[in-house]
Amino acid sequence: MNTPAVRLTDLRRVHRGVTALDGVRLDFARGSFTAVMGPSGSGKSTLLNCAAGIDRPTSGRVEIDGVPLDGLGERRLALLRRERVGFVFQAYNLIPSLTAAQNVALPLRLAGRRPSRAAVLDALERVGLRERAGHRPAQLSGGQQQRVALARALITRPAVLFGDEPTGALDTVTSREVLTLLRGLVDTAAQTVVMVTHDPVAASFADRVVFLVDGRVAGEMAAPAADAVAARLAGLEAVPC
Ligand SMILES: Nc1ncnc2c1ncn2[C@@H]1O[C@H](COP(=O)(O)OP(=O)(O)OP(=O)(O)O)[C@@H](O)[C@H]1O
Repeated sequence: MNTPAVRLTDLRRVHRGVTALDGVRLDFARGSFTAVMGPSGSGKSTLLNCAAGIDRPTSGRVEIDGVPLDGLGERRLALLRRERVGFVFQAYNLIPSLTAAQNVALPLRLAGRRPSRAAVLDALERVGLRERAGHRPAQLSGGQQQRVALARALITRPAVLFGDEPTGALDTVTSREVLTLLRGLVDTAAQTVVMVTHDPVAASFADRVVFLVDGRVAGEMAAPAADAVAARLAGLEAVPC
């Protein structure tokens, strides 16, 4: 019962001679909201991609819901990624010709399932956009498009939702709306969320911040306040060249 949603053990990832992750051990508890921060190039995106099964680590282990990914072949890994992992990016990556409902239904269709209208509307309801089901992306604001992307990531009821700068393209007000929504998913639905961000205010919505430097965990902060996060980050970035 205490199995974390995601467990990373001694994770290393070398990209063509560049060590992006250098022995990361982290647990992401179920129903927790974690922000991952660090200077540019510290390995944040690599960590998220490895944890989500998008990228394979050079060594070490990723477990999602207790299932080790290293033992899975490509087909089973793709399946687990589709069913147990949600991912949102800075770019919403919605298909312009499809309605919000059709975009949300896509992951299940790709998995060979036929999603019920009720399941799609339920996912849109969870992001407050049920009444926009028939709208195409161009008819929606940036924040609404990101919420459709969230609904699409949540339709499979994933063990973990990863966000790589999910509010990076949004203005301050819209960004807070999306972060409040993520916080609500954690608090009311026990969704596990792991989000990379450069923004200390965004990080303050999380339960915990993990700081990366040079591919290693350089520290953590619980119940993070934006000012304290900004100060810690400034310290980490002030590395002599
Ligand atoms: N596909 C790749 N090929 C070669 N090097 C890579 C590749 N992906 C990442 N790297 C390198 O690995 C290191 C970590 O990159 P990563 O993108 O994970 O950092 P990041 O913290 O997300 O950076 P940013 O905040 O700038 O997005 C960097 O030195 C980067 O240049």
